[in-house]
Parts: sequence; structure tokens; C-alpha cells
Amino acid sequence: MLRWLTAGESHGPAVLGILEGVPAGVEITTDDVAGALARRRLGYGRGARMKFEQDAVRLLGGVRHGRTMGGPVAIEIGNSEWPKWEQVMSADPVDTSVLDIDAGTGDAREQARNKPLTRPRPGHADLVGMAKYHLDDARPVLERASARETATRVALGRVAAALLEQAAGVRLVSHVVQTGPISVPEDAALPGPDDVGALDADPVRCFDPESSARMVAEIDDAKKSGDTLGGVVEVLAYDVPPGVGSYVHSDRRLDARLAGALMSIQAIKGVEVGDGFRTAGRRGSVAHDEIVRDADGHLTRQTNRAGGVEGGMANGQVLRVRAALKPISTVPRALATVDVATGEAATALHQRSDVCAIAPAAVVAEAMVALVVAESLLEKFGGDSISETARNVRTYLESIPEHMR
Ligand SMILES: Cc1cc2nc3c(=O)[nH]c(=O)nc-3n(C[C@H](O)[C@H](O)[C@H](O)COP(=O)(O)O)c2cc1C
Ligand SMILES: C=C(O[C@@H]1CC(C(=O)O)=C[C@@H](OP(=O)(O)O)[C@H]1O)C(=O)O
Repeated sequence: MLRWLTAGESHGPAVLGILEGVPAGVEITTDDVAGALARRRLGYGRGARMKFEQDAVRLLGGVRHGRTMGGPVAIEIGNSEWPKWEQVMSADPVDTSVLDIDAGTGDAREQARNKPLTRPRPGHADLVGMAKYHLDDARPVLERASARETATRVALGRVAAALLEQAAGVRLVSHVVQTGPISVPEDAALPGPDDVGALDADPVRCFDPESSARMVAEIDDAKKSGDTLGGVVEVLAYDVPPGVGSYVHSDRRLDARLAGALMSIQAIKGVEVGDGFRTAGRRGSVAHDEIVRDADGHLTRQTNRAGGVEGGMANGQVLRVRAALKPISTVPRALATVDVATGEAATALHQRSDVCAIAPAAVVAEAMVALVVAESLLEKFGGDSISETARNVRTYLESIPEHMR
């Protein structure tokens, strides 16, 4: 069984992740994790923090000499801004020289004086979080609701991706298919596992150059008018062994797990497996993936509308899922709210924020897919060492009857 847990606040000393259930012998290094975190920091339209924040990675447990040992893998990602925030988060009034943490935003002084944040942002966790946890300050709410936590998901997802590749040759890719109203064409080519470098180099992680340029212009335009944007990301997993997941019970369905994991990402409001919502409007005759034999006599599909999942199981086609990110709720042209300290109408608190986080959201979605596929793969194949898991995958694939391959 693979389990994961994260802890830590956005402006605390560090965020932490633990991944339990990883077989021994998975090759993984601090550099691998740091590389994945560097990809999450990319993306046109991110706020000031990503420019100067360093993700200081430490593998605290479960890994020795570049290999997992079978125990929980514990990863710490230090927050390089902590020395500044330690003053802001302390109970004492702070020296105004730390104001640069929020340079250029209207609420800088308020935060630096440690005044409670009482003007909740519509769309963020502020108001309901304050009411639920009996807080008169949005600070503790936004500290944990913040997507800073997704750094830990990406770190743990990198371990899961190493496990998947070393056990079964599974490789993952994520890309952006929509930014605000700009979408890639329906028939645009899908990136393959070797296109990750090109995607990392694109400012919006889009595989279609023409759409990418239009997305960048759209982000510039939104920023100029004090607004924010969302979009849609797609994750592809190549070579997932057929039979991972199951139809026998709801909580073992691969598509259900993928949907839950993607929806758990901050600001994700829709999930689609394969053609998902688009399939709903088609007739059955053009909605499914017909089965034929290829030139070598192997079974294959004419199309992959299902996104590689049938009956809650991977079916051997490319796994393809999408997730929709709502626009960032810290809108610079601040939205209407009520100051909960006075009951008066007000504008929502504004602090340094992203204009668009679609490119990092793609990397986070990729990490969540890696974790879920690794969880379901280990459930099917087991193994206390990666060589045992890999052997189990191999013998299973060989055992599928010839006429069904
Ligand atoms: C990578 C990433 C970066 C984000 N950056 C911001 C941000 O800078 N400002 C903001 O208000 N929300 C940001 N969000 C979204 C909020 O964290 C999210 O809207 C909030 O926690 C409320 O949760 P909900 O939108 O799922 O209801 C980001 C989300 C992701 C995935
Ligand atoms: C810190 C990250 O994203 C943050 C997510 C976030 C939010 O409200 O979700 C708000 C911003 O935080 P800050 O106000 O400190 O700049 C983002 O920078 C990160 O992705 O590492």
C-alpha cells in the first residue's frame, strides 16, 4: 500500500512530505527531486515569490546512497524566505525593513504590523476557514490552504515516477491545453515522453507553439488589467500495464482515484478522463475505441477517446487525463468582500500573488497521477524490492493469453 502525507505552512520554515510503501531499491537522488521542483517553479505569470524562493531539498529518511531502503521516504523542502517571514509571523511587531516581502502590494504594511487579515478573498479559503476554525485572522488559513503545499506533492511524485519507470517503464508527461480562453486546436499533436525538455523550455508548458504565443499574450493582457487566469492541463502516462486498477469495487477504480487526486489540487474545479465531457455529446458509434489487430497480429485501438481506462482499469493505451484550474482568486483589481472585524463592505485583501499558475499546475497534476498510478500498480504487483515488483510486472504481462495481447 502506498500512502502519502504532507505538512507545513506556506511561510513557515519548511514543507514536508512522507511517502510510505515504496519498495527498496528505487533509484532516487536529491538532485532528481530538486529537478522536479525546479520544473514546478517555471511558468509565465507566476508571482514574485517564484523568482527568489529556493526549494532547499533534504531527503530526511528512507533513502541511502541514492536508493530507497523500504522505509517511509521523508522529504523536507526548506523555505528560503523564512528568515523574513519569521518576523512577520512572530507575535511581536516587526521591523518595517522586511516590507520587501510584499513589495508593491497594498497590504504590505498591514501584514508587517502583524494586524489580523480580516478582509477575506472570494474564491480563497479565507472566510470559511476563519469561521470553521474560529479564527479572527485569515493568516493561519491561507498559510495551509496555499498551493505552496504542492511542492511536497511534486517531490513525492518524483519518487513515485522513479518507481513507475524502474518497475514497469511507465513515463509521464504534462502539458497545458488551455490558458484562459486560449485552447490548443482539437487535433494538435500530443507530446511524448521525450518531449519533456521542450515543454520545460516553453513559457506556458504548451506543446503547440502558436497557441503558446497567444497564451503568453493573454497572460500579459490579464496582468495589465489587474486580472488573473486559469486554464486546463493534461497529463499523459505512457506504458501503464493493462489491468492496473479494477472494476470490482468503487474504491479500486483507477479513474475514480485519478479524479480524486487531481481534484485535491488547490483551485482544480473539473477533471476529465480521456475525452470525458466531449464524449457525452457524441453518439455511441463514434464515442468508443474500436478493437482491431495491427500488422503484427496484436490487439490495438483505432482511437483513444477513453484515455486509456476502461472499467476502472488501464487498458494498455496511453493514459490521458485533464484538470481545469480556476483563475487565481487573489485578483489584483480586488473583489468585493466584507471586513469581518467591522462588518463593513470592503475590498478583498491583496498580497503578492500569481497572475496565472497553469504551468506549475500541470507539473503538480503530473505528480498526482504518478502517485495514483504507483499506488494502483503496487496494489496489483506488490514487491518489497523494485526488482521483485519489476519481475511481477514482467511475468504478468507474459501470462496474458496470446489471443488477448
Ligand atoms: C500552483 C498553484 C499556484 C497558486 N497560486 C496562487 C496564488 O498565488 N494566489 C492565490 O490566490 N491562489 C493561488 N492558487 C490557488 C489557491 O491555492 C486556491 O484557490 C485556494 O487554496 C482555495 O482552494 P480552492 O480554489 O480549491 O477552493 C494556486 C494554485 C496552484 C495549483
Ligand atoms: C508559494 C507558492 O505558491 C503560492 C501559492 C499561493 C496560494 O494562495 O495558493 C499564494 C502565493 O504565495 P505568496 O503570497 O507567498 O507569494 C504563491 O506564491 C508555491 O507555489 O511555492
